[in-house]
Amino acid sequence: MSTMMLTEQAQAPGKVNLFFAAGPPRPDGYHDVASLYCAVGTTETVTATLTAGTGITVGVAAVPGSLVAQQIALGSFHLDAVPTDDSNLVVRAARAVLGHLPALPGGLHLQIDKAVPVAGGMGGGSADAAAALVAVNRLAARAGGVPGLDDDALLRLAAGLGADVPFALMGGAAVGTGTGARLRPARVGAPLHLVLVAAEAGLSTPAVYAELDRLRAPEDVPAPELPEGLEDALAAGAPEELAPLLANDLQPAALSLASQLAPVLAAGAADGALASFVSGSGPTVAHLMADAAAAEDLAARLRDEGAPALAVRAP
Ligand SMILES: C[C@@](CO)(OP(=O)(O)O)[C@H](O)COP(=O)(O)OP(=O)(O)OC[C@H]1O[C@@H](n2ccc(N)nc2=O)[C@H](O)[C@@H]1O
Ligand SMILES: Nc1ncnc2c1ncn2[C@@H]1O[C@H](COP(=O)(O)OP(=O)(O)O)[C@@H](O)[C@H]1O
Repeated sequence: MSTMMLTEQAQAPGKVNLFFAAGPPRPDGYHDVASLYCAVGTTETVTATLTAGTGITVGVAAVPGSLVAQQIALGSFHLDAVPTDDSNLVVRAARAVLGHLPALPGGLHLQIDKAVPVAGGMGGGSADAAAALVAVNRLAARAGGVPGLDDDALLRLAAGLGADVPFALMGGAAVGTGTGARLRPARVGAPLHLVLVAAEAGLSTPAVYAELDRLRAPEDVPAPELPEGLEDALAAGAPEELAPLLANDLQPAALSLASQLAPVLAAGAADGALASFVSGSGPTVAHLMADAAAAEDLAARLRDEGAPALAVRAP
């Protein structure tokens, strides 16, 4: 009997944090946060395929035209930087799902189509983990002839993989509290138009949090909360009302570690950016634009100047 090719594919979005406040360091090394997550129109795809072998293998390719593909073309990034061993979040996600379902009748290959810059503050690894949870759940359910895990069970597994993984599973826009994994959906009146600018080198998330702690005395740090009017501005679909309320506690820390981001942030103003901010722990910079045409214009100008840049809708 020929073995039927069993394969399942899932997508999950990268994100920006339209607002991000972090409290003082907790005893467990994490920080309580108040985050307004927004998915962006640049998505990771994970394809899970049953193989004749044993164990889990990982492959990575760049999505044509994506920020990752632009970084590779400019020579500032190589796909070798993505681990393909057990430290890849897709492997951890697959093992988490498979622990709850009948054993696969073979090995598993996980192919990642990467669009989101690595170590960019856009939650690319988290998106891969979320997509792998979904794809492997469907594959193992089909192979085992069982229903598979429900959405709540996948969300619980997601929270065990990283603070940003539950949001990557959910998408859209959401307020994240606790470590960022406790989510409440946020209303979006109209999609935002962003220009994303990737950096030459990534920033490590724990290093940026550590720099934040170094820059602030713990007793001066207020409990993290969203500013008044922020969610209303997003729900109203009014980017000009949203712009003055955007803020990111991690931005000064990212700038302290990567001072070359200052001119990248400043570059949007000349082309009418309503606001420019570092996404999460950086170093990706996002410019909030009034409309799609303004976003396409700025992205084209930045690409002409040699920067990896992409106009996207969010969410
Ligand atoms: C900063 C943010 C903003 O959304 O995203 P990125 O910029 O990395 O995309 C997140 O807080 C990152 O989330 P994620 O990357 O999933 O974090 P995890 O893997 O859970 O944790 C990595 C490390 O980040 C630090 N960490 C993370 C979350 C949090 N609330 N407090 C922390 O201090 C800890 O040092 C932790 O060991
Ligand atoms: N699937 C994955 N894609 C990218 N990085 C991964 C993945 N799995 C594990 N990693 C590790 O996690 C680090 C940061 O992950 P990533 O999600 O790209 O950045 P960020 O946390 O800034 O959004 C990478 O430098 C890499 O070593």
